[in-house]
Amino acid sequence: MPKIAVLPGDGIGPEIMVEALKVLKVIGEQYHMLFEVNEYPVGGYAIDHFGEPLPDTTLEHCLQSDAVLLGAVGGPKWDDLPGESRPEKALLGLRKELKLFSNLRPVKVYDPLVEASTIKPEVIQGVDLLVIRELTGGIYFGERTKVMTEKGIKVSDTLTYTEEEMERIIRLGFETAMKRNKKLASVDKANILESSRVWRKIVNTMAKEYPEVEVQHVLVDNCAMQLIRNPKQFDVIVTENMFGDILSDEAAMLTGSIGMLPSASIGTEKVAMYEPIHGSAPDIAGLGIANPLATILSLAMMLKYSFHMNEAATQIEQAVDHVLQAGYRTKDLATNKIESTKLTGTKEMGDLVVQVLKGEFIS
Ligand SMILES: NC(=O)C1=CN([C@@H]2O[C@H](COP(=O)(O)OP(=O)(O)OC[C@H]3O[C@@H](n4cnc5c(N)ncnc54)[C@H](O)[C@@H]3O)[C@@H](O)[C@H]2O)C=CC1
Ligand SMILES: CC(C)CC(=O)C(=O)O
Ligand SMILES: [Mg+2]
Repeated sequence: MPKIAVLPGDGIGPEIMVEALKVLKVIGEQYHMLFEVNEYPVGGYAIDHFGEPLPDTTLEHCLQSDAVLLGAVGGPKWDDLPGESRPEKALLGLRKELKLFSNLRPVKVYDPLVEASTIKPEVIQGVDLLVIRELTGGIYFGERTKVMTEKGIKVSDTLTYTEEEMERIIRLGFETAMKRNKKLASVDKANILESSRVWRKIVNTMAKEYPEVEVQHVLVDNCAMQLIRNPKQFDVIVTENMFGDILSDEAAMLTGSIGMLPSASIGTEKVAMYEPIHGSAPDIAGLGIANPLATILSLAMMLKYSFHMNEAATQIEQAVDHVLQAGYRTKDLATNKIESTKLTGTKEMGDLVVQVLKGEFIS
């Protein structure tokens, strides 16, 4: 029986997770698949109850599972803790221990959301790109120092990559480009950073193995601008950890909201992790208004990548499209530009997706 470890976490994490699990239950029934689903503590919740953000038992269970579904971690309650004990440390720990070196963040603009966007329809209609972010190296994992000098505090965060770490993510970029539209944008800051210069050299060397792939080097600041100016020029974007983190939050707004973007973190082992790209959204936690679609779509990615249930994954994506087509919007997607918008809460949005999947949807 496939084993799924569920880590709801903090803030809106538990709220959006409930909706994704409702969808998983329906899919399990429809495909006669029995999933073993167990919940484990992580993040701030785990600090409060067990004294650490990533308890050993949580990590052990994740390592023994086929897939992990994570909500989000963190929040103001834990903001004053030192770096090593913060909820976010659990995320980095999971990514490192589960060896999840790649993070796939698909940026797909759903047609029903185009009209309401503040961005011109011709810019965003049909956007379907994939950000491949390196996930276990770079500045988030480098050595940090903080010393007191005569002139005050002096701090450093180190960006380190080995050739091997860069090669494997760049290779994934090329392989993915081959399966899609044979276009790869490699994003770096090679005009300044040594790590980026080596990154770019690896891309150029590897490009010889993939003569069909059209390779474009883009400096990260320019890429941030181009994503808004003309996102359709991109198909697969491959980049290092922090650049990918920032660019994908930016790209999420092309889709209407950060609450729409799912992700899959895949590595060298059997277990993979799936999570929305957003955080715990403390500003709206407990209000029942969070958008659960990024988590529901992360579940769809799990079904596709971990369980090869491509049809079920497509069914979920189509159900999301159907609900949006019918005018339903959580607050982050709602706009007074469209009068027919039907404002829904987190639970209602999950219920609507379930109704479509069950063929019980009445708009
Ligand atoms: N994967 C994770 O667990 C992540 C955790 N974090 C943590 O989350 C906490 C909050 O971070 P922020 O910078 O505020 O980023 P955030 O992504 O949690 O929120 C940014 C803004 O987007 C909105 N938002 C996010 N998800 C939404 C959803 N599903 N539906 C509707 N609106 C949504 C929030 O209300 C907020 O206004 C911090 O402690 C941060 O470290 C941040 C990013 C990722
Ligand atoms: C702890 C951070 C690296 C989380 C984050 O912003 C992300 O992974 O998107
Ligand atoms: Mg982020």
